[in-house]
Amino acid sequence: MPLGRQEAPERHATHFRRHRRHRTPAMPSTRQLTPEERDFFALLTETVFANPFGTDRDRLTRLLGREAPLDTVSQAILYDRLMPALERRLDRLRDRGLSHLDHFIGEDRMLMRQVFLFHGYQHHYALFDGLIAHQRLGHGTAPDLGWMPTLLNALLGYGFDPKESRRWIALYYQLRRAYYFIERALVGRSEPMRALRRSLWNSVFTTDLNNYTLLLWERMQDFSTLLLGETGTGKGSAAAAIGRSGVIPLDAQGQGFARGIEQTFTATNLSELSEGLIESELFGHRKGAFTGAVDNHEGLFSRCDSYGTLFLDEIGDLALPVQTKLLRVLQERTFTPVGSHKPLRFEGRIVAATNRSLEDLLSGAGFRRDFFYRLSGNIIRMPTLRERLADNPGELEDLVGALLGRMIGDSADVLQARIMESLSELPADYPWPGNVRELEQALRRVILNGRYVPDALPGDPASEIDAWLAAAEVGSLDAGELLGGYCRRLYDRLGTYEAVARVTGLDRRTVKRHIDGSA
Ligand SMILES: Nc1ncnc2c1ncn2[C@@H]1O[C@H](COP(=O)(O)OP(=O)(O)OP(=O)(O)O)[C@@H](O)[C@H]1O
Repeated sequence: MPLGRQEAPERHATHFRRHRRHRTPAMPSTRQLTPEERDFFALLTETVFANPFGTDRDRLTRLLGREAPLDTVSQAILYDRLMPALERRLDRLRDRGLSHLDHFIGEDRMLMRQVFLFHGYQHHYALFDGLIAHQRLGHGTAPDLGWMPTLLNALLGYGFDPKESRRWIALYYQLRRAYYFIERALVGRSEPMRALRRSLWNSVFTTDLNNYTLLLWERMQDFSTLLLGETGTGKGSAAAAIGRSGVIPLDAQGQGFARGIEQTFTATNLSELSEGLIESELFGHRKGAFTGAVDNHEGLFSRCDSYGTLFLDEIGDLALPVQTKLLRVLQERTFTPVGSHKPLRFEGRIVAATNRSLEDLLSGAGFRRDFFYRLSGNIIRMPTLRERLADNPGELEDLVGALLGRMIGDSADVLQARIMESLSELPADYPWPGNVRELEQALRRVILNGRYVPDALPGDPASEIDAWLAAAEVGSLDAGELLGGYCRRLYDRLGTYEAVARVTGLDRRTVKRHIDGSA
């Protein structure tokens, strides 16, 4: 549902005129959909209400008939291809006097609600894209939302009541933001990236968009997410995608939205906050609470409202007393500023991240298990760059293009070929231990020095592998070290113990023992 191509504004106007003619239905009709229409609409709504990054293309294939979807064609284009078939059927319904929700009863009415919702969405999403672009470019001026009343009338024209219509407008806006931040801000078309997008989408809309709109709409605050992944895999970008895709209702006057996109996401890196100040930064303090507390200070938790998400990065390094306090926020949704006795309510949503592995996080006494379980309702693993490139080597060029575009704008093309040529000098299975952040640095170095020579940092998979290869070559490894190094190398490339077990013919537990013992 959230994907689609830009379109001309005239299309909106024609569409509104058509629908206004039917705003007040004469009488509920018993004339209903034909079996063919019912099948088509049912398949259509199943398709467009599904996760747009899902793998199920069968429904689309059936809907599009001969124009079967190709893997390379984005869902956006497929949805646009659906439109003529949908318009044809809606025209036929209109000719039979069926153009308003009140013309339908029972299940047909439920179905037509979704059809009209999708139809309205396809006709208007470009307006929301314009609004998002306006805010992302930081114009600093209020966006022109003169189209809002027209859109509201269009929804009223389908038969949605005013309250519902305002909700759907907020949903359209939310879907477009989710599409923008999940699809466009994260580059990559490999399967691991598609899987990541599916998970991010579900973190925002759950697995059932219909249920979400009916039940969970404004109740997602209690669904915390824990992002796990190596450094530079994009945990910050993934957290921002979730945070900026939350619901934002229309403001009280119905003229605009209650919050700007930038107000919805706050990030903090916990490892950068000094131990003495961390509680005050998170929960705030009262004047006089400690030496230097000359004024009341509002912490991050009170600044994040019910439409906001607070991103707590590097949660794995948090001191135990602060974990205890955070656990209370997660469980009771209350916190107390330093020096105060009055608990305050936290209304927002939490996304946390760590680059420590789960095994490492939970192996010592440094991380409270109850805190982990409260956070872990939704765990998302960020794919490493080497997993992504193992699946789709073309992703390197996509990323280089996108990162260069960010660095130097439109003229990126000129440099791209030279940079790709230089990166091709790296070993084919270079493990990119610093992931996308390392790739960013690699681009800078190629621009400055003409080539990229990775730094061998202790603990990096790259330097470990080099040392292991050298030791194997001079014959100084025993069987355990040899197998451990081999399993680890495979693990870095394949990403799971199961996959390593398949390749080596060992059982999973033995593989895990070799990998963990060989680090
Ligand atoms: N899929 C991606 N597409 C485009 N840019 C990306 C992607 N993944 C990461 N980046 C970029 O790489 C850089 C590092 O990403 P980010 O800071 O989100 O990583 P991280 O996992 O949070 O790292 P750390 O654990 O070190 O904080 C950022 O500039 C980000 O925009």
